[in-house]
Amino acid sequence: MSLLASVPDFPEPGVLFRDLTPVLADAHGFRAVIDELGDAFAGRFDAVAGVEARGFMLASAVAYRAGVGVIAVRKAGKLPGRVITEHYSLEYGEAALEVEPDHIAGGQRVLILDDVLATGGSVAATTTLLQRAGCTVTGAGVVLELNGFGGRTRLAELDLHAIVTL
Ligand SMILES: O=P(O)(O)OC[C@H]1O[C@H](OP(=O)(O)OP(=O)(O)O)[C@H](O)[C@@H]1O
Ligand SMILES: Nc1ncnc2[nH]cnc12
Repeated sequence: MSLLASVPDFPEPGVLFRDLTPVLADAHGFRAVIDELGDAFAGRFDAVAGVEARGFMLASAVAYRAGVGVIAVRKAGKLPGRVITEHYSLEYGEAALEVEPDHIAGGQRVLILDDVLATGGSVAATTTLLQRAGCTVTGAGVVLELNGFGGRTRLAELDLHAIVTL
């Protein structure tokens, strides 16, 4: 994890922001995380959902590798069609995520991917959105799990795979 960037006081004072951008920008690092996340859930998903923003990169690559489609779970206000919304809180504030259920095939087994897990709010909101859209959530994969924010406990019902825990 020497490629992990840690940025103090971002996005607000007191937060040590863990930025995985250098991992994704490194050819070997990117391949390694995509392979591990894909292998951890191999054969158990029909689509991959990525949480905006870095989750998009992970979901796209894992979906392409597995030969399945990708679902973009977007921050509120970005999608043009009929949306469903889940509000949640995270380490540094409140947010909302949305999907367009009319563009998601019900009955799919969906793998959720994101870069970082902290409180689990983003993954929990995504799980609820996908279930509301008629999907079954296979589990969630993250590159980095931050201990101490209760995410794993909150997501106890979910098959959760973290490549690195800090
Ligand atoms: O487990 P949680 O407490 O929900 O935190 C994890 C989320 O926080 C970060 O996203 P952020 O909302 O900062 O957006 P970004 O990806 O656009 O930086 C990170 O990328 C995860 O999506
Ligand atoms: N410290 C942190 N670094 C990166 N993403 C986060 N999401 C919530 N807390 C975070």
